[in-house]
Amino acid sequence: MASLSLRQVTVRFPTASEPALDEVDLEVPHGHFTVVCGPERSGKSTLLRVAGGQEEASSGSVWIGGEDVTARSAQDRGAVLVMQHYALYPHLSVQENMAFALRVAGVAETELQERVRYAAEVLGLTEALDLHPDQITGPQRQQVALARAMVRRPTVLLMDDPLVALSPELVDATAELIGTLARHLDVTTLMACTDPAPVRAAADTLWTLDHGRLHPGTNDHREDRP
Ligand SMILES: Nc1ncnc2c1ncn2[C@@H]1O[C@H](COP(=O)(O)OP(=O)(O)OP(=O)(O)O)[C@@H](O)[C@H]1O
Repeated sequence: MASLSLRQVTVRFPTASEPALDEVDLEVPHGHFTVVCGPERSGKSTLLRVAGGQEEASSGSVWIGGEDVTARSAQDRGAVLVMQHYALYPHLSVQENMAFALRVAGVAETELQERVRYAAEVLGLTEALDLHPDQITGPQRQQVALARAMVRRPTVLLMDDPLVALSPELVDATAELIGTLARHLDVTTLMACTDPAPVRAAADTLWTLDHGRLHPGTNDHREDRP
């Protein structure tokens, strides 16, 4: 069981007058889809980066699966961060982009192909597998970035506004898909976004972040879940 907890996390950047995160307490239960929404510069990326180990907290702690991972490197946390400005390898096909991290990790070829095929199927990328990033649309590239994280089967998936580049008709469907994946693949998922509207129905729990302070949102379906 890999819940994610942030306890009293504060991040101060030396050049800033106020903390980017201010005593944040956040609990994402195992397999739940939690969304943190907030305006620009409210601290969303910093929150995800601290959870993933890309940024160090000034104080407080990060827990994954009941273990204190504050001192662990990003690689040793079992969390995968999908950044807002992700980059695909332009010289590799969609399929190879998705498989890249698995090859590096030495995952067996049949297992690798199976994971890529499954992720492509659920994300509607099957037809694009042999194409290169410059041959697919912006929204498709965003889906590939999500698929690339999914195939790694992280215990915790952190996503920085993956809906921002999508067309309006894809936004709701993708938010719903992320929620479904979290529950079906048992991936504890924390996502940041600026607009709460498209995620309200899909998220288990919604929080708002304002000047580095976390406030409860209006979604809490946890009682409905087994
Ligand atoms: N490396 C850094 N050094 C100094 N200040 C930083 C650094 N990273 C973030 N900040 C500051 O911390 C605050 C929160 O930034 P953060 O990027 O976490 O917000 P955000 O909500 O993700 O914004 P956006 O929606 O624009 O990406 C901002 O005031 C930002 O300028």
